[in-house]
Amino acid sequence: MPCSSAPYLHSFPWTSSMKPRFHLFSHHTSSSLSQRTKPNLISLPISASLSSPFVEKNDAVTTNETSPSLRELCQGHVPDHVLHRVEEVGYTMPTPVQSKALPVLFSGYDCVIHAQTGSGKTLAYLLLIFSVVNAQRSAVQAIIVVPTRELGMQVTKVARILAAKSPELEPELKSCTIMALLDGGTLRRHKSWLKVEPPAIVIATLGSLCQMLDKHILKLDAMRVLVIDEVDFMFNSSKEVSSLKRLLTNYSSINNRQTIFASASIPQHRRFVYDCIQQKWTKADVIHVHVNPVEPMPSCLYHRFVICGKTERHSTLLHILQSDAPQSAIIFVGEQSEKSKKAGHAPPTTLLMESLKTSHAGCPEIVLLEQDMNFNQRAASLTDVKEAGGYLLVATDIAARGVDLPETTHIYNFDLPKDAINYLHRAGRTGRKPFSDSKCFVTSIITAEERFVLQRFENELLFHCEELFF
Ligand SMILES: Nc1ncnc2c1ncn2[C@@H]1O[C@H](COP(=O)(O)OP(=O)(O)OP(=O)(O)O)[C@@H](O)[C@H]1O
Repeated sequence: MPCSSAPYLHSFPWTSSMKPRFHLFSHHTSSSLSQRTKPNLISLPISASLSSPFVEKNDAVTTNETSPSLRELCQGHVPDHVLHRVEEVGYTMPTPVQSKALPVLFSGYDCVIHAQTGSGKTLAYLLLIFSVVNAQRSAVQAIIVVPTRELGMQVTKVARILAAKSPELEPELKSCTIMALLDGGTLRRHKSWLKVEPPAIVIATLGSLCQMLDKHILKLDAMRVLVIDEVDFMFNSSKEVSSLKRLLTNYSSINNRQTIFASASIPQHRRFVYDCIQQKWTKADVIHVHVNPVEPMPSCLYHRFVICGKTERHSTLLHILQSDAPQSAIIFVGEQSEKSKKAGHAPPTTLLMESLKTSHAGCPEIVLLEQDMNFNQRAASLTDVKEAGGYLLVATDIAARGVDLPETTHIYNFDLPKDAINYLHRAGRTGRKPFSDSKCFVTSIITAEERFVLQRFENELLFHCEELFF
């Protein structure tokens, strides 16, 4: 990997009233933030153009013996028992995005964390949160907003693992309380918990969060960090966007909180950062931490496609599965159209499951995950997958964002995703071991007419797809 010459790429357009800052670490309005240590960084390049995404300087960081360890990066910020847990879990060296984002985050800046899928953005914002919250205080001090229940459960699990304290360590101090406030759960228990003894950290989907805020059950007076994960997805969702804007501007003020946005894909990111400032979603000195801008997908991914006739998709997939014999794979299938539902047709996922179960004897566990399943079934599917020695997960795009199944080595697009961003997120469900360079495969099954669509994705995301012949 090339070594970084500039530690961050910070770029956003400005109007005449918004002068560019060449010294990024200049000042803060919040006194609590100004007390923090400022990193030893100087001026950074700022560009004013609103050009297309993914066409920037590649500023990946090489991790070598001289790079600071995670402990060194976090010392003095993150409580020692959390750092101990971080190491126990096996996180000793920071990933490139953690190396870049953590100094910015610990300095109190609002931040847009923009880095490849599977690059470790979750740990970056969780470490910031652990550096800020006071576990002894009964008040909600950090909120992480996620788009799906599945992602919420995953982030909650990581946060709880890191927060767990061994009883010998300061037994008189309680460990940090973490609540998962997710759509699909029964909120009665959460209401009394929030009223009696509010947790320090809440991981929430927007629907459930706004319900609690509207009823004044959850209060944000003590909130110091607000994270919006998969931010581009949230702003693009007609269901979520108005609640999200209310959360960012009406329910709390930028001056009282540190705001973090995270995603592997922020199309028109300069426009987005500009909007953050204009709309007061973040403070004006927000920093855009952009890792690997010229390579938006992990380099260990190997992209392939197979051309077949419309009616040959099932048999083609079976052929590829027999040839690849993947230990753990995800097969992405398009959502069933309303027209097909009305006509009473079976969903494409069901048809594929049946075909795999009858014809593909190679894989021990074939599991389904789709939007139309109830929340318990969805949770059970993910548990099955995590516990299985190997799996074939048949999923719709509900599994495309954030879901972390690091054992996945193969992705199959049984149907092409609707756009390049979706291709990126589906592909990013593999290649999720930051320090491994073993190859992972993304294979799209397409008709001859769809070749130009895939070519468009290749041009937009700057990757090369090789044809497979059977
Ligand atoms: N410092 C580290 N060392 C080793 N593994 C790490 C480190 N940080 C994170 N990981 C692992 O990397 C994987 C991906 O992390 P994470 O889920 O945070 O990715 P992400 O950047 O949020 O990806 P996406 O954009 O797809 O949501 C996880 O399995 C996590 O355990």
